[in-house]
Amino acid sequence: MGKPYRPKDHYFKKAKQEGLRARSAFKVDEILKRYPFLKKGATVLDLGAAPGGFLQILADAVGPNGRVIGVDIVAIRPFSQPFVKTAVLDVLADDFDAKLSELYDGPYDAVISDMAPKTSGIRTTDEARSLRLARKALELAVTRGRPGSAFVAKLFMGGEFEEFRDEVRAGFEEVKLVRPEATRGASMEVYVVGLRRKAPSAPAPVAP
Ligand SMILES: C[S@@+](CC[C@H](N)C(=O)[O-])C[C@H]1O[C@@H](n2cnc3c(N)ncnc32)[C@H](O)[C@@H]1O
Repeated sequence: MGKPYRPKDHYFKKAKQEGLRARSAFKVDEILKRYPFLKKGATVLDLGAAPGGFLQILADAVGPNGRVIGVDIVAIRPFSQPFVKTAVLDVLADDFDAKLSELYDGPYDAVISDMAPKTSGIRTTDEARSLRLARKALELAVTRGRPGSAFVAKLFMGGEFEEFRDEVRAGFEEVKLVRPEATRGASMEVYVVGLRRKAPSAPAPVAP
């Protein structure tokens, strides 16, 4: 049986004690401990970053010579570190790519998404919305990630989950699934981790 949902659970209290903005900070912390793909000085994009729990961990991981860009449809309380930049943006908006480029044009060493749709309670609808957000994150990881970069996206299991994993496999050398300890018991969410983005293939030679 899954762990019961308790809003003021262990991780909630631990986050408060440690001055973290959200319990979800422990999820990215665990992912980075298992797959330490972020080095000091790296540049990382955090999608769905409010209130900023992931951003706190990512800022520590890359340090002051790095760069962390966080976006969300909800405003994020500003960070004191100048290398953490945030903006209110909807990743599904038509002008998102242009707005992101204004903020920082890349390339990134990692693209991370903890985005979650507003749930409707209708499972298939929620899975489809979650997949749409994860696909947009993957598109950004492929177009703006350096060769060798990493990708992390949260996704609700079910629906086209397998197809999505194959799409990540097409762009990354290795693909892992992580269900962090801090994930609530009944939650269907899982993080798909893509390691070492493949270099874009060279165009096929033109026949003489
Ligand atoms: C689970 S919360 C993220 C928590 C965050 N990682 C943290 O550690 O503080 C999911 C976030 O996804 C954001 N989100 C949902 N749809 C979005 C969209 N279209 N564009 C940007 N952010 C979105 C929500 O506003 C919400 O803040």
